[in-house]
Amino acid sequence: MNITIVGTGYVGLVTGTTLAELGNSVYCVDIDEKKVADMKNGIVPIYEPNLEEMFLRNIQAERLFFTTNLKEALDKSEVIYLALPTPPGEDGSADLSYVLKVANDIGEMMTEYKVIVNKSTVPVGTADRVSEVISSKTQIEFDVVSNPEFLREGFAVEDSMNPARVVVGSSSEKAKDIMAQIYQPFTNTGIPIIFMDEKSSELTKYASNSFLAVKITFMNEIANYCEKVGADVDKVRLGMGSDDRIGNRFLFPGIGYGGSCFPKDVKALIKSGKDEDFNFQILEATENVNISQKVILVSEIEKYFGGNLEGKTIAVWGLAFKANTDDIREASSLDNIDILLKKGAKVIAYDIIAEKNVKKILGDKIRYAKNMYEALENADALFIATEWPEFKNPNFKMMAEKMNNKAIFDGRNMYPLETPEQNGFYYKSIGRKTILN
Ligand SMILES: NC(=O)C1=CN([C@@H]2O[C@H](COP(=O)(O)OP(=O)(O)OC[C@H]3O[C@@H](n4cnc5c(N)ncnc54)[C@H](O)[C@@H]3O)[C@@H](O)[C@H]2O)C=CC1
Ligand SMILES: O=C(O)[C@H]1O[C@H](OP(=O)(O)OP(=O)(O)OC[C@H]2O[C@@H](n3ccc(=O)[nH]c3=O)[C@H](O)[C@@H]2O)[C@H](O)[C@@H](O)[C@@H]1O
Repeated sequence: MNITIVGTGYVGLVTGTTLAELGNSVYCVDIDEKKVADMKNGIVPIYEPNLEEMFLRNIQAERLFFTTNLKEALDKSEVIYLALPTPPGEDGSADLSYVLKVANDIGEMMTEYKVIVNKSTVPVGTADRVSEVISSKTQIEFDVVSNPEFLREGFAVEDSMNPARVVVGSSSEKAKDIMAQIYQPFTNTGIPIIFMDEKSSELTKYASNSFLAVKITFMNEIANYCEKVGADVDKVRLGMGSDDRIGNRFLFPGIGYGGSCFPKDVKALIKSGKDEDFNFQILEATENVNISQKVILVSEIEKYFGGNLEGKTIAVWGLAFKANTDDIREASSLDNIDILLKKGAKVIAYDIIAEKNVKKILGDKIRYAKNMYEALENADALFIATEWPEFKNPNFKMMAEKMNNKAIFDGRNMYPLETPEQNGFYYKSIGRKTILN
């Protein structure tokens, strides 16, 4: 099938590449000229494991194309996916301006039947709004389908090629048949395609992300309580997670959830509720707990230094909002660095993948190390913000030699307590005993 993808960010580019890998001809459209020029030259504009190989293979096979010209792509395709940003507006609601603008353009440009598939995360009722915008511009028949995306950054290719499920919201038999045809390679391997109405599909996305955000936040509160009563959250997590009604995923406590989606989607669902005179009490609590959880360790660092961070050098390992991505949107590292700098500390950070994006925001307000050990030179404390695999089994002896003072504040519970203890480190993690060396 010939398919257009509008927006080539984490979702659009991965979806486009996956659909090309499944044999479709895919035309990716973006307004960012540099990005499109790069992609035409075989450069993947984002860091996403395993994407480059598939991307290059499909360009080579002439199934994956890039353009800034929506009309050109539209004319070649029966199905148009929207993978556009829906950032939070001032009041927390999802900003639909990108989606509605492209809907308007499609209405003006289309010359024959199209299926418009919305992959962006959008509030309930957006399929209707997109339909209204298009109908105001054309008499030609079309259908709008809700097809939310559930991929995780860092595993986007894996999740896209092998999703847990595909949700399709549509009231049109014709559009449903077309969607069933696109996803037939999945049906064949037993991946369920769940058809429903547009509104339920739109809400499924927000409900899923919010549920996961609640699950993480619940564990963060359990972790904080563990510290009060002398329990160990890692043990509690294992004890809970082995009950398959609970499941062992997304139970990892830490320095709060970040990223481009959980924070924005929780906010947007709260706001959508308010618009209907409905209070999502559990989500409001989740959001508040998460805001304080993100910076829970920085006050510990301050306490450790007797309330004065002036002139202290803090090494930060990891800047991305989680491992295996270059994405720093709503990353906890940034909240913590901001406070550290305000309190007069000096920061030297190491994250080879996300550094480029952080430099765009923080520039030379902090220093950047070339490797994890360089960051530790003369540091008064190490703060671990992202669980990159290379931090999992470091050389503690070398760390001790480099650091001015042996203290680790671990926002990701990277080490069994015995390791820093045996190596003579002060070690503060989340929901576990503090090692007081
Ligand atoms: N990032 C993720 O892991 C996931 C994101 N989502 C949702 O998918 C949507 C897209 O998210 P991302 O891919 O992260 O966004 P992104 O910000 O990485 O990419 C969006 C792309 O759209 C382009 N764009 C903006 N206006 C355009 C226009 N008029 N025409 C063509 N291109 C245009 C931008 O230049 C950019 O390349 C959002 O609604 C998000 O909530 C859903 C699941 C996962
Ligand atoms: O809508 C989206 O954009 C996506 O949002 C999340 O994916 P993502 O944000 O890429 O990353 P996650 O792996 O879900 O992690 C989100 C945040 O939660 C944190 N987290 C995750 C799991 C956990 O156990 N504990 C925890 O603190 C991570 O460190 C990270 O800051 C969802 O997992 C995807 O299904 C969804 O498609």
